[in-house]
Amino acid sequence: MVSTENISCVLAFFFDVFPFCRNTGDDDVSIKVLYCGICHSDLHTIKNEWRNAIYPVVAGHEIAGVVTEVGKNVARFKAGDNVGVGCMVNTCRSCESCEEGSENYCSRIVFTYNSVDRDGTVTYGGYSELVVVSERFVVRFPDGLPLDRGAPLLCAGVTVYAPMKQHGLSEPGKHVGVIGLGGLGHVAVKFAKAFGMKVTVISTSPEKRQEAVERLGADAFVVSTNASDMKSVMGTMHGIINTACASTSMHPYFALLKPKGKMILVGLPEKPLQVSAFALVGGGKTLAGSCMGSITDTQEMMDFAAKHGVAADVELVRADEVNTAMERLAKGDVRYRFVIDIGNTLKTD
Ligand SMILES: NC(=O)C1=CN([C@@H]2O[C@H](COP(=O)(O)OP(=O)(O)OC[C@H]3O[C@@H](n4cnc5c(N)ncnc54)[C@H](OP(=O)(O)O)[C@@H]3O)[C@@H](O)[C@H]2O)C=CC1
Ligand SMILES: O=C/C=C/c1ccc(O)c(O)c1
Ligand SMILES: [Zn+2]
Ligand SMILES: [Zn+2]
Repeated sequence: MVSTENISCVLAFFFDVFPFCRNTGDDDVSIKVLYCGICHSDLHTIKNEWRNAIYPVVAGHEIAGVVTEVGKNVARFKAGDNVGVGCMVNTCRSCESCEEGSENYCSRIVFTYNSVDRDGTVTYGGYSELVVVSERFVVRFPDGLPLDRGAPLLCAGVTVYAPMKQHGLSEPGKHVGVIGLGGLGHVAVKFAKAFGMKVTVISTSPEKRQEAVERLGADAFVVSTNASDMKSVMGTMHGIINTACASTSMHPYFALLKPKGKMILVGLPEKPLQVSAFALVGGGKTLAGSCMGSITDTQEMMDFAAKHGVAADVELVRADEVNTAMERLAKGDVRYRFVIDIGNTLKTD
């Protein structure tokens, strides 16, 4: 349980006192933050569940805003453009992963917040009025994608879109399961339907059944603790995107995969998962992990979302409501992403 007292997250509104970002460098884009989504990773980090917090943490890596200034080498953006920033703001730019355009797997990746940049400074995220980011980690907001409902796509969206494309789980007619109907899970359902797939939600929350089917367009909904629900979809799925933020036994989930089916882990629970070798080996099944997406994946996903009308279902909150939002997120009480309305509520005069 998280309480307001023990959340060591700060909103960077005392900007004049503490320098949370650099001046605009030659390759940089300065961005006035308008909206920032609240990812469960923000909560894991500020509660130090991953044991890596560098306090004070300014979280936020689902950043949507408008360009205010660009450095002299910046060619792709100009003041006034609508842009987004996701989970990373720097990489080594020369390793094999960087060279092949998989910079999200660079071993020297610099995350948008709670990370040490190449110049030794700590990074601070989008719960802030302003961010300054190297041009190559900035994406364009396509026309028609609203900034508030588009912001969560910059982490949640690409984190599910990229592995679905990579693992052949974007082909019409295939059946994909989505474990966990939260921020990541609900956009996974939307992307899967946009790809023309059959989608089954696998949830711990029976009360989400109606909205999953009627509002989000899922073809089926099963409760993971209900044996007859689980039996009804056993052996039917080509793949599963596992977005659960807490640890469980994986055994019942593997049984839902067809032979040679793939379980893609994107959720990052604090505690280790329990996996039985027999559950994987017998059916020749694959257990894989996936981390965010590349910048190319992110721009492709944003453009796909605009074209197909995919956007997050959001609850907008004011900057001064962020602690309440965090407490509600910890309880699973959100449909389906909190987004902080930074532009209207975090003003300095
Ligand atoms: N790999 C990556 O690159 C990324 C990883 N993440 C990680 O993904 C996870 C999900 O993030 P996000 O979608 O923002 O989180 P949310 O809190 O919005 O959603 C997580 C969902 O997990 C389900 N869940 C909760 N407890 C359990 C449990 N004990 N067993 C099974 N399912 C459970 C719930 O869905 P339901 O009620 O339907 O069961 C819940 O809504 C987090 O761990 C986050 O850190 C996030 C972004 C990128
Ligand atoms: O919300 C996105 C978090 C991604 C992430 C992936 C891997 C890792 O080690 C992290 O600290 C964060
Ligand atoms: Zn995230
Ligand atoms: Zn690299």
